[in-house]
Amino acid sequence: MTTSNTQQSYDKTSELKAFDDTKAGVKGLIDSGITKVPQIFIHPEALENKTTNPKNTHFIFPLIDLQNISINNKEIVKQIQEASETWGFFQVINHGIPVPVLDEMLRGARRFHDQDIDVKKPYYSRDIARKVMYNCNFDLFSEKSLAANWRDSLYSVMAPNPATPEEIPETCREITIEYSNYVMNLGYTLLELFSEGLGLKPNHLKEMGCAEGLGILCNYYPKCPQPEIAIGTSRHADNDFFTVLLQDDIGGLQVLHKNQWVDVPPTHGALVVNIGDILQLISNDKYKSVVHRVLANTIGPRISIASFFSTGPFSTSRIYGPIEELLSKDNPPKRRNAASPSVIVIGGGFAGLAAARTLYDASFQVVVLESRDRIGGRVHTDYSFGFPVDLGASWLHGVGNENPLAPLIGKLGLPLYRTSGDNSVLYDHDLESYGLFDMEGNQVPQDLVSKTDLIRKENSEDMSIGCAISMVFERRPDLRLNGLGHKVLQWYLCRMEGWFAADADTISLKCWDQEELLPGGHGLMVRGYKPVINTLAKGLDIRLGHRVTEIVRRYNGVKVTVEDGSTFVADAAIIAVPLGVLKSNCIKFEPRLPEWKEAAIKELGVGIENKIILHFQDVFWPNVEFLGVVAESSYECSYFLNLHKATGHSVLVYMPAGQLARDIGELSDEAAANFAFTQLKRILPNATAPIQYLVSHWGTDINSLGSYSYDTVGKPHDLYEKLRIPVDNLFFAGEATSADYPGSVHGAYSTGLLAAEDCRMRVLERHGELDIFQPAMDEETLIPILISRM
Ligand SMILES: Cc1cc2nc3c(=O)[nH]c(=O)nc-3n(C[C@H](O)[C@H](O)[C@H](O)COP(=O)(O)OP(=O)(O)OC[C@H]3O[C@@H](n4cnc5c(N)ncnc54)[C@H](O)[C@@H]3O)c2cc1C
Ligand SMILES: O=C(O)CCC(=O)C(=O)O
Ligand SMILES: [Fe+2]
Repeated sequence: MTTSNTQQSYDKTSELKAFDDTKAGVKGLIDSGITKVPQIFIHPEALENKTTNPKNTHFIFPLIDLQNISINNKEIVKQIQEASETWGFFQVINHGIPVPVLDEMLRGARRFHDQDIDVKKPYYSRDIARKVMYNCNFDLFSEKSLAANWRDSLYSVMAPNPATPEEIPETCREITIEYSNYVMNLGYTLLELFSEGLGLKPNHLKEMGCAEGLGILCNYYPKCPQPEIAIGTSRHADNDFFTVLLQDDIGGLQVLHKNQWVDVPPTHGALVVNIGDILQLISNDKYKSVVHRVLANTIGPRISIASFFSTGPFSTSRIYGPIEELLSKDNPPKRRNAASPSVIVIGGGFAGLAAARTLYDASFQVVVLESRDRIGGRVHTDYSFGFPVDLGASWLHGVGNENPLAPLIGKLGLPLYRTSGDNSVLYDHDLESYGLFDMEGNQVPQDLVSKTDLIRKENSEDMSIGCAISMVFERRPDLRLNGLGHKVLQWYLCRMEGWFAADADTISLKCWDQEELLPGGHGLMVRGYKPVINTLAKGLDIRLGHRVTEIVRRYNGVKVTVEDGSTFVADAAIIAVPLGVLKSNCIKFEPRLPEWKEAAIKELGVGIENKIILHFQDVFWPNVEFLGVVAESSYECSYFLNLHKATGHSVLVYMPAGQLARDIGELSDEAAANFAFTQLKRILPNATAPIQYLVSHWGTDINSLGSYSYDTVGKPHDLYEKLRIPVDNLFFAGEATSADYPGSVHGAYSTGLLAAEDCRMRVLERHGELDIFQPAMDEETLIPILISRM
């Protein structure tokens, strides 16, 4: 996984940036007439050279003639094998690419770089998702690079998804396409020879995909006023299968052979071939990927064309191991794999952290990008009162071992308080039981609610639950209640609105009671959800303040861009941001998500519920779980959760939902707290004012843009599943992707586990490496959850 973040000192960074902003590269410096190499190019490796640059060595760089390859096959295979094992480098002649094509390729590259800066500027980029880009030092801002290299480059992806002809600069378009076709054919030939050299069938390496990706890099090394302090290309080995290099007659390329830098002699018409890291790895270190460099020179420009054969644009993160057939007791694997698979998790809420934890435990490289300066998302425990209170989720819905969170909560020994509908003013949290009473014991007529079921059966068209109740009244005016009965019904609707975070006239009749509830009732997390979140997050690489703005998916990798422009690359990404965020389109997908996915994002509802948490000096209210306020309409009804009963702290939590929550959201925190207090005074006129308050803003906070998802009228319930289904190497998690338990913490958590497993299977299956990466997870021991009653 790579990031383009930089930690360099301010001066160097700003100097680099100023240089980069010119987009004119090293050539721009030379054109401006500089006579000294700027500081950013003064390279420690060049300074070392003074003493360690033996020009004349007795080594003879291998030159292999590919003429009559079918007749001389054995001899050629032998030469290639020897060179690959000892030098990792060799030159080939009679390779099948006509010399005029080579010459024109060199001229084409030069034509591009020689152009006016204004023509080249549009190509200047480091966006690895681009198929064609020109820049000076692809790693200019990398912490690892000691100094900048004295060269400019133009890079074009030619396979597997090549740049379109229009994308390739006109000055070198035709020849780049022609040359790359020739090089690809030569690549196939070389792979046969490499395979045979390893004792494999001729098509073995090709079938492994070693020529799947081809990138062509046109290097331009301007003349350098002080070549003794700068370097053309600093020492490196190529991170690919192999490279075919075409160089002009200036020279400067050196290979580290037997600890000495040996010149690769420019030979007109010849091509240099070198083994890359991945071929070394899969050949179990038989072939060598050798370090090489290019010196800066007083003459120039020097042109070279490097053709990299790789797995495609994301070669570094793909996993390869030594070829089975090469292994034996005497030749065990030297290394297991190039790099463990990598994943970027976007969103550090329950879903994202569950996914990250699972993949981390399965030996993936994981980075979590979280936009806020805290983790947890819609789980947010605040400690400013001196004790924990949850501004987001606070219940565990389903207190029992069937709850996927049970092992974790049990292991942490966290106490829960089960809200169960004691003699509260208004009672049961569970909408499935209608045991809702007012102070006088009046009950919501069961009859009325069951009638809406009849309406549902009779009507194939969906409607809102609010509408269905009106229809019941039209048919059975006798059920229409007045006075307190009516108000209790409104309160019942108000509670339902809280459950769905939406108004009764937008909740789907078809779906409102279809949700599967886990057994065990509803337990309040007495010490808040934070300890659970912290446990999930332990040891993970979480980048706070990283708001993702773009997700690019390609054939075998993803690139994720964050607001400040830094980018992250991995095999796959898990998108665990809230539905509200996806709806707002503030994350750009490239290519766009498929239509069915976009439609699901659009159609599934996201509602609002907020909390206004009031901390009082003393407890002056009855010792019940909920204090309900009944009124003429559900909008005016409300309820307070009495945290004193569960936690012993003198706190009431007011929870408006739907339109009411939206309207309150317009108020200042102080006005919102006053509003809640006014509601309280309706039932407890002698209430004393709170000493502290907290107000949540889930609907307007750009990190959530809603509280949780719900079924809107007329929309199929399978939208949750559609939201979950992966798109290529993008996996989706979060409460809104849970068909079984939407809108809940345990729902979010399970989707995280599911996405992680899908991702693991896909990434590993793709590379046929399932046996290598087995998760290192130990069986969770089931520890029962502690239930307390205060
Ligand atoms: C007021 C309220 C009360 C609730 N009560 C309960 C309850 O009692 N019990 C229950 O089970 N559930 C409850 N829920 C629902 C529960 O909180 C959620 O279902 C669950 O927390 C969602 O987890 P998630 O991981 O899907 O999303 P989130 O927790 O929202 O995580 C998504 C993360 O993505 C981050 N993010 C957003 N945009 C970006 C971006 N561009 N780049 C990077 N990161 C980004 C966010 O900051 C966030 O951290 C409640 C929710 C609310 C709002
Ligand atoms: O320019 C050269 O001769 C070599 C360039 C090189 O090694 C590379 O780009 O990887
Ligand atoms: Fe190289």
